[in-house]
Amino acid sequence: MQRFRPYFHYLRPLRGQLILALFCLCIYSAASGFGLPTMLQIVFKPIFEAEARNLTVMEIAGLAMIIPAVFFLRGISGYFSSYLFQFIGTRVLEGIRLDYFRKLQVLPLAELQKHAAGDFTSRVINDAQQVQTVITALANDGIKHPLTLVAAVGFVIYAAFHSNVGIAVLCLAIVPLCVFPIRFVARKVLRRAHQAQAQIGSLSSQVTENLAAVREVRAFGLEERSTQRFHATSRELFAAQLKIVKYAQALNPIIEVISAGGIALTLIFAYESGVTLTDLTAVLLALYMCYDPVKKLGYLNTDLKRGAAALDRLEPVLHAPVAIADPATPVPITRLRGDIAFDHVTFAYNGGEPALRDASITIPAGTVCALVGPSGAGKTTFANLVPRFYEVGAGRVTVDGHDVRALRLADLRRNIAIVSQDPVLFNDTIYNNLLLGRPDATREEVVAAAVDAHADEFIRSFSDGYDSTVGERGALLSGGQKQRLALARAFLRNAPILILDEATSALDSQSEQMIQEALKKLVVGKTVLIIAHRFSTIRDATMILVFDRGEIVASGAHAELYAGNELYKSLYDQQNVGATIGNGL
Ligand SMILES: Nc1ncnc2c1ncn2[C@@H]1O[C@H](COP(=O)(O)OP(=O)(O)OP(=O)(O)O)[C@@H](O)[C@H]1O
Repeated sequence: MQRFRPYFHYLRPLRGQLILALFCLCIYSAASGFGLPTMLQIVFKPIFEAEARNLTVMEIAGLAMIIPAVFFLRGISGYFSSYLFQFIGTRVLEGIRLDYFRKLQVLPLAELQKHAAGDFTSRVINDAQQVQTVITALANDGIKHPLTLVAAVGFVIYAAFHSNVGIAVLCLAIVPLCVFPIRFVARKVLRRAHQAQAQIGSLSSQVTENLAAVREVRAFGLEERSTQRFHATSRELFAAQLKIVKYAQALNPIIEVISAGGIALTLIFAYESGVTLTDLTAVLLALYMCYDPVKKLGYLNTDLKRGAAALDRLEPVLHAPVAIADPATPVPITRLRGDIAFDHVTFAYNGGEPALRDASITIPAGTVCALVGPSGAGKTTFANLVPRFYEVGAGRVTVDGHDVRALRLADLRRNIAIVSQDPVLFNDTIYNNLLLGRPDATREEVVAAAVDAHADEFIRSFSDGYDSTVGERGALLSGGQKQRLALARAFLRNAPILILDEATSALDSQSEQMIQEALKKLVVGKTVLIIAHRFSTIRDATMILVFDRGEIVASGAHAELYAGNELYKSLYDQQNVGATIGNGL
């Protein structure tokens, strides 16, 4: 229960519904715990005992109508309280999911990369759903059953004063015995619930991963292997879920046997002390009304444990500190010039070996700077520190002399356009995908950007033109088309800093030529960081940084580096030979 307290604030805007639901619940509980046994006494006593002979048929009918009246009251109040609690629970779920998703948007990339995307999906869908189930159950059953129990105990005490105190003591003495199995089962369920939720996350990430890499799976013939892996995880999930069912379902018979024992003892005691059948029936019904809530509370307790397990999976994200956030008093900027400087910057992913070590370099505005070096040397890491995707461990990164940590993230990133190796397009129209570059752009500006990126022609060749949809991650487009759309987006953004991660995969020569022409136009007047893979790009750069094992080992223009740096010379020669072979020369 304590575990869920921090989430009660989601109930604050739902106060009106909550009060109404509680009101209905009180009526339901009173009608169940006290109303039903009282009804039996009021109706049965005059009919089956001595006075019956003095009653007319109409009077008996009037008495009999009390039964549907009580059930009606109980039914309608029960219906409205359940409906309202479901309403409240669903709203709470919406709130938790929204907060979770919002947090995903600001969580440091390093944090996001710790888990598979599918696992995050599973947490925001399944675990949040589990928490909703518990909060609804907690609000509904957590109040309804204790109230019913209090009303039923009230009736037993009331009956005791009218007939036999011993019966009341007997009835009530057995109820606490039920607590032991409830606690035992809850402990067992918590452990299994943790396992089950984690396995649901794993299943979800396997599906996401499989679909994202569908071509690789088919090309490498991994279908059977993936299916077997999925099957194995499903089996583990099956086992964990079955264990939960095994323990949770045992609760019902255990509590029934205990209550049956209570009923048997009550019967013996009633026989000994000469209690009438009507009184006994009412007490037995009240007794049932005591045990039933205890049983339901037992189930609620197992639900609470499942909910606690789900919270354990949601909270690492919900409570994760937002390490990369806006400063308290950001330096106001509009458009940057584009001077970039790294001042003794060291950075390591998740506390591991530094991926960038003591990097110091100044890149003046308007420089086209190629980043070269062997794979894993730190080029991407270097580029990612400029838009502050990661936080430097030591040193500082500045733009126009401002530490990037002193700027509002939105201001900084508005001044940077990024074109990645495999540009991501959303499953939307081409027009809307381009508009992401600058959401306030006019249609003319969008079209002009597409023309600059040599994309307009192929866009217009589609039957729906700019309103054609591109499929998930742009699946309906070719690699060259996706790249040109990404360039069009960068044209539209017209940011002073441009980060280009050059595609390694070769495109057909026509696409390649169009992209090169577009790029030539795009880089004019901008500070450009190109993670370069082609010798032509490297040669055209005004400045080249050579990376090796996380360090910038040399910088300068092509001719001086080629003459003076062994690593650069060998990298350049390799590229050159590769390109020459690639071109069939
Ligand atoms: N998200 C990450 N989490 C942990 N380590 C990472 C992450 N990204 C990169 N690394 C590690 O940091 C080092 C530098 O990687 P980086 O991607 O910057 O190299 P790169 O020079 O761009 O390589 P490539 O040319 O192959 O893309 C590598 O050792 C890599 O394994």
